[in-house]
Amino acid sequence: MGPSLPQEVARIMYNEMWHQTQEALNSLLDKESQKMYVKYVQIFRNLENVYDQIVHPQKRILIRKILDGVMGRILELKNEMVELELTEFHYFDDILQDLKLAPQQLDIPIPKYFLKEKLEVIKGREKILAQILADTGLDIQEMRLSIKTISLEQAVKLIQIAERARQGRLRALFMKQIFLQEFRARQAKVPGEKMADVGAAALRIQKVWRGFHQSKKTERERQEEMVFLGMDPPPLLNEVSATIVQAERVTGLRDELQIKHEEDYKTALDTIKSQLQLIEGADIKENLRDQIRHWIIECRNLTGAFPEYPKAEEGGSAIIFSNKTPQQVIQDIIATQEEEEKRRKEKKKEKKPVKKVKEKKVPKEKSKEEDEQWKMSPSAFLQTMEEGNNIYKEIWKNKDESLNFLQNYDPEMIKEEKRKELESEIRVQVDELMRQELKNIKLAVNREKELPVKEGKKKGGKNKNKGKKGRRGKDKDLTADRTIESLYKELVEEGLLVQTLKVNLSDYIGEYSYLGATLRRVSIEPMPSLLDVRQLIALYGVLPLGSADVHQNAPLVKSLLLAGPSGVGKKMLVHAICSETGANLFNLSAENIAGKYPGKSGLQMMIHVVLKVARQLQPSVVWIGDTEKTFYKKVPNAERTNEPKRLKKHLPKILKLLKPNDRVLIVGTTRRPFDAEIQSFCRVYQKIILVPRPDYASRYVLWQQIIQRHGGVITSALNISCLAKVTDGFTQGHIVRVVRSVLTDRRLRQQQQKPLIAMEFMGALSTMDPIYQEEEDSFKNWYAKTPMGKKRALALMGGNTGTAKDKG
Ligand SMILES: Nc1ncnc2c1ncn2[C@@H]1O[C@H](COP(=O)(O)OP(=O)(O)OP(=O)(O)O)[C@@H](O)[C@H]1O
Repeated sequence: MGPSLPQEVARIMYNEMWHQTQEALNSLLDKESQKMYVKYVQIFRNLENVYDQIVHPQKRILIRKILDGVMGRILELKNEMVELELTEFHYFDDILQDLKLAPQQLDIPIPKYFLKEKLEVIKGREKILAQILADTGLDIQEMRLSIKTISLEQAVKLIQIAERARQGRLRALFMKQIFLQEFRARQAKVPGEKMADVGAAALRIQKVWRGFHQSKKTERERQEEMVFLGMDPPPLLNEVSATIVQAERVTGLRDELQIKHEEDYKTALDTIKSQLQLIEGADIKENLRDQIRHWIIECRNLTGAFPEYPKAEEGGSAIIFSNKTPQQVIQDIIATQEEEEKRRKEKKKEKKPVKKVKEKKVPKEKSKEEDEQWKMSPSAFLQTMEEGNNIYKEIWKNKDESLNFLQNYDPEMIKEEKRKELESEIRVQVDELMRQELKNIKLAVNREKELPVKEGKKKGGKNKNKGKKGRRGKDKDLTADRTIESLYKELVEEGLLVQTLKVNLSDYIGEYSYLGATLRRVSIEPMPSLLDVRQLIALYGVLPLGSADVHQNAPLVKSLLLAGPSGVGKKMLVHAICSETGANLFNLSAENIAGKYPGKSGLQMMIHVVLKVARQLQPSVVWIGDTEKTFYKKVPNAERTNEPKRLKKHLPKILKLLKPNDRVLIVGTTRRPFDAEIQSFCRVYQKIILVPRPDYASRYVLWQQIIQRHGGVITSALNISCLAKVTDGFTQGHIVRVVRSVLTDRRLRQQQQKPLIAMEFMGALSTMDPIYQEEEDSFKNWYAKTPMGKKRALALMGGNTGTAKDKG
């Protein structure tokens, strides 16, 4: 099975791409500059691509490590920028110009491994979910909502109407034919005029034909000219080119190859180890024994006494051979033990003063001079990336791979790794033996007796630790006796765990803002575009939920609030986070939990079960729709029975319970944030993202793509620009509804003869209410009252965003 040419090209290409990306990363690590974020994103995009396509299993392990590092670093940088500029949105148009990049090149990609690696788990879970829903009949209820049921009589009537209409049409056709037959017969009876001049007839036919022909030709030429001028899209714009199809095929093949190589690698790990054990095991054992014996004798020669054998907990004989004399080793051990004890004692004392020092520092940093020396917080990822980069430089950069055409694993590397592993395993065995041997020698030579007292002491120490662990586990497990499957089922049956819609983040259509930084320079706060919002969702939601490493070490975002008018895609974004990361979706909206798990203990149980399932089957998203209801300033009478504020007190506790290794994100969505009590609201939601209504550019692409997604064909007859212009104030939800109502099956079939025009959509639009400027302003005003909004306003008044961080 020889590899094909495209495969070979792909192999070279991705290897080349990796090398280039690593070089870029290398130069970045050397010098962190202002454009760092942009450059990291570039590197992230390339590395993600490389990781997805490289098939060499060992390279992939390294790339994965670096990829996670880069992702985490990007989140750290974003966090720094947010703290520095006091806004969630950052615009890079000027940097893009400098670096000659297109805005698309700044899109945060979503690593495909998030889903690829969990495909089977996700599919299995989906199946179980569907099964439970089917068993409980919940999905049927949903179906019923979408399909209107009618009574038998109505159905019979409908069929009768349709049948009579069909018969009527048939009869009409029949009558027409009879009429035409009679008409022709009557005509044939009147000769004379009919026998006209053949020449004149030919002329007439020619005239009509030529006219028709020319008009067609002119129309064609006109279209060509429009395409030439760039006013119309070329006819094959939406066609997928053969090259792309080929590239996709190769990608698919590489995916398969990747899996195969991965499996080969895993089996090789075992086989190579057992081979090594067979071939080299005995040698290693002998060598170790010789070494240790040598050491024992040497020690005796030097000090006159036999050494103490290092204990297994201290690393056994491994610590002897780190280029130190045995006495040094023993002294070191004693010294480190003492140090540790000291540290433990000091830690408790230190904790409080540290906070004070920090607090004192803040006011000092206010001055501008110091502000210029602002430095980034230490990074948890730089080290990972540097380590990865060093391994790359040591092993891969100059590796000759001309013989590894198929990019299989490198057995030598596995051997090296496994040899070390084997050695440490054998060392444990040898240690046991040698400990005994030393004892025997000592007995024989010195007639000394072992003192068992020390061991006794150690054991006492261990017990203390155990006691501590017991005390730490404070959380009571209310459902210790139940399996996670049964809890899962219960949540699905209660409607708290819901099915996610299959939407990708890339389905969230919109345009970039091209003038953000330019506007900010002249002190105008630009409205964020839809894609800026999408970017934030990728950064705060998808990346941390997708990668455990990133979640654990990057600035932690436990809760996210999406605030915006109705129909701007808040729910869609929540579902997109879930589908991109394979997360479970819990619905804790006030309406959804009303009447469920009643009472205080019930509520506690609900929270416990939700959190338990969410953590164990992580990643998970806990969605609270219309979340302002949980924080109502005043509960409206109509909603009193629902107890919308049930969760309010518990949310901060839930947030506290979530630790960095719990990949659980709380997402609230709200249409009316102003109804909520702002303080407790903002305390719960760490990040607040205002989702704007679409601007002209976004509306343009929205119309275009939503029409196409619903099967519509865009022709020059359809004036999209006009649609985008007149729909100022309407949201994506409106556009989707209008397009759905216009593009019926019947209308779609008619498109060939009757292309779509803008006017058709106007009728449906006229029945909808747009978002008025006042509503948008109220969102902005509300945002200005949130902690971040306030800080930014303060900073802007000071005229310098740089000082803002210190003021806050
Ligand atoms: N950027 C977008 N691209 C494509 N479709 C979108 C976009 N934004 C929203 N939609 C679509 O618009 C419709 C309404 O979106 P969604 O229900 O998510 O809005 P919402 O903000 O949650 O509304 P509400 O506040 O009224 O519940 C959905 O069908 C969604 O798929």
